[in-house]
Amino acid sequence: MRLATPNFPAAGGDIGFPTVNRNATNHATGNHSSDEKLVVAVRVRPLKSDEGEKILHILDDKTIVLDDDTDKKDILRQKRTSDKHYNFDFAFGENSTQEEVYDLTTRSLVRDVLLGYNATVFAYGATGAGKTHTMVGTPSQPGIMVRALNDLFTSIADKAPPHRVKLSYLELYNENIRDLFNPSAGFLDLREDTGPLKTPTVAGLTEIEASSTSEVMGLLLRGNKERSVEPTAANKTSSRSHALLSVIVTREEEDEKRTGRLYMLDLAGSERASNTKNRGKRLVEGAHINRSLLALGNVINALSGSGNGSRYVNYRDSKLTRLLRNALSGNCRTVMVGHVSPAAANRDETRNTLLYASRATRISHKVEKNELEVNWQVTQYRDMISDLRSEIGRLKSKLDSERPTSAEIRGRSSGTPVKHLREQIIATFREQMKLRRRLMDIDGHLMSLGIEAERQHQIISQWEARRSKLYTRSGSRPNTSAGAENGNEVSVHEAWSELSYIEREQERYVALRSNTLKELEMCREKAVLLENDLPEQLDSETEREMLSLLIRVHELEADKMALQGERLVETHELRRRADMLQRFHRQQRLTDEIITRQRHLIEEGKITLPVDLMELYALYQQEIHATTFSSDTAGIPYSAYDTLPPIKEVDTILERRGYTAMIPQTAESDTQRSSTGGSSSSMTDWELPRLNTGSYGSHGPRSSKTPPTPPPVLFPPIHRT
Ligand SMILES: Nc1ncnc2c1ncn2[C@@H]1O[C@H](COP(=O)(O)OP(=O)(O)OP(=O)(O)O)[C@@H](O)[C@H]1O
Repeated sequence: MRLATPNFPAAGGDIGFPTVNRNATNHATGNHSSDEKLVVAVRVRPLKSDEGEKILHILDDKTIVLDDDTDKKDILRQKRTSDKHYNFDFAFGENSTQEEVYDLTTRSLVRDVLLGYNATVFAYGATGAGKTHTMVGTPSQPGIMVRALNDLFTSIADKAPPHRVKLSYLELYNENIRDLFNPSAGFLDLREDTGPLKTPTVAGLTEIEASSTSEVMGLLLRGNKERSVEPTAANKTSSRSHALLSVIVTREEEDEKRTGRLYMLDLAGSERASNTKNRGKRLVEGAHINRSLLALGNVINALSGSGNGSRYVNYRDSKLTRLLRNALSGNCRTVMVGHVSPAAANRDETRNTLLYASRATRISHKVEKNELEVNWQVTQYRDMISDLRSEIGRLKSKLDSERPTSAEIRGRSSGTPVKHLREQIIATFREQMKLRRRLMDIDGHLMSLGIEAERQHQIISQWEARRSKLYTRSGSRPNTSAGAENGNEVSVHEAWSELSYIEREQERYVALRSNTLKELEMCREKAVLLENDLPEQLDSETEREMLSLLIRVHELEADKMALQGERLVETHELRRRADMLQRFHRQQRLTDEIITRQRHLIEEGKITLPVDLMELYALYQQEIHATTFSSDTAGIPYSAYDTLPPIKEVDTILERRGYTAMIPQTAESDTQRSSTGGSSSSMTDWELPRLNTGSYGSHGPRSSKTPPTPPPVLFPPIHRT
């Protein structure tokens, strides 16, 4: 599929670069490489003077250690438990600044939003753990919300064409949505569109256009004053609601509109009744807060693949998860900042937050998004097929109904336009078929767009992974080849532009789909009305034949849809397998590189290897032989393995252990041993032979006449740089 590339301005510049490696392994699903994962940071707030003992330590910029809570005097128990280490994308200590937190978590999201991407950052944690401080902050220490908007306005200032920034601010209090810019509007409804992503919308929510940080500060202060804040035993100004600030950035040119959304969410604190000594109203609030946070936790659990292996993700349990659906399930870059208190008194809440946050590190967007789309499309086909089948049933029952008597036929008004009615019915059925076909085309197109979007995501994620290796936490830039970097940046800008175009196309097709569905519904209603007139009109064989034909057409349509649905599932499965293969190839390349480098170290350090490791190396060699055989048969040359040095000692060990049959011995291999100098009588059985770091190319490419004989080699060649 060829997609036009709109000409977007270069990203980066004043917005900086992402520093998170999104290419982490998703242990839960077994997916590796470029899955776009939720970025998880955890911030520890400063210990207050009256809080006593501290139970948290920052080990490094990614690890938090929770002190063991066992009785230090109980030696037996001490042995059984140990301090817990929790790993995140970023760990911020008590002395971390607002700027540091913003820079590493949200700064790059602002750039994404300007390129037409959606992004979400949300603060999670127990009451009084510092969420509002991070998200909103104070006038002297502004938080993420203000900094993000400031960056946004700075970046778009004087840019042509001009950008429009619209804000909305809502709170979710006791499962009710209130407009923080217009609280008098009362409770607002949450709706979901009919598209595959079920995008949530809040009916009647005020959107205010803003153009400067000071204007936004005023709006935010006004909005925050409207938030439901109450003193609790754990926090004097505890936010009792979840607050969501949505920023919509639009750039419009003649024939092109680009929209990016940034969602910033300050969640209400989770709390234990015993800690906050809540009664009455506070208890009800607490129950609602905990319910929605529990729902969020369940969603996080399900998305991370923990629990009993089920992949069903239930967003419907609370408005919070419904609102965050897209942020968590894909189509959005998401950052979660967990907050914890270092005080011993908050140990349980802290442990819970750390557990949730570390589970969240396993969430992968891409997988969920794919499954969502395919499942949704298959459900759509199923619905259409069941519609068709019920229509077939109805038509058949009419066909089976009694023919009218001659007297009835004679008694009909002579003006009944039988012919006209028949034509109308046929026209309506034709229209329905046309609309159903259009729907299938749209679905096919949406699927292709999805595949293309994934490809672009991969390009971007791989670039980001490379980038994160190049940038240190402080953002200092190492010396790299400027040319190569620029080249990469050009392709990543193209990928962003392409992605932005794809997303607009997706929006357009989803709207088209929804209109087509409406048209189809109207057409079906019209057909039913016409059919209702049929029984008394069916007095001739011709009309009965017409009805039989219509039934047949419906049956064929239903069969076609069923086939289409099956094809969709198969295509998806093939794509999934192709993805997996690609991942395995990448892993294999990495493994080979690791082994090669380790071998350098072993040989340079003259390290003697244990038997079991030698055996593993030998098994690895067998795998390479197998690959060489099968690749030869498949016509794919594995020339790299043709030039490997021999390992005589490994053969000896294998023989002794009864693996002799596994290594083919050939005259060619013997020649190779002597020519590469791999055999060394001075070595013990457990030593690896010295590597010949010179040229191994003495074999040359295999003659096409020579049968594929694998050389008895162990490792890929080592090219020293
Ligand atoms: N990183 C920090 N540096 C300085 N003070 C902080 C920090 N984090 C939190 N605090 C202070 O701790 C107190 C509680 O923080 P905050 O109100 O942000 O917690 P919260 O998690 O939003 O609580 P709740 O869920 O009850 O609203 C506030 O007085 C805040 O100023």
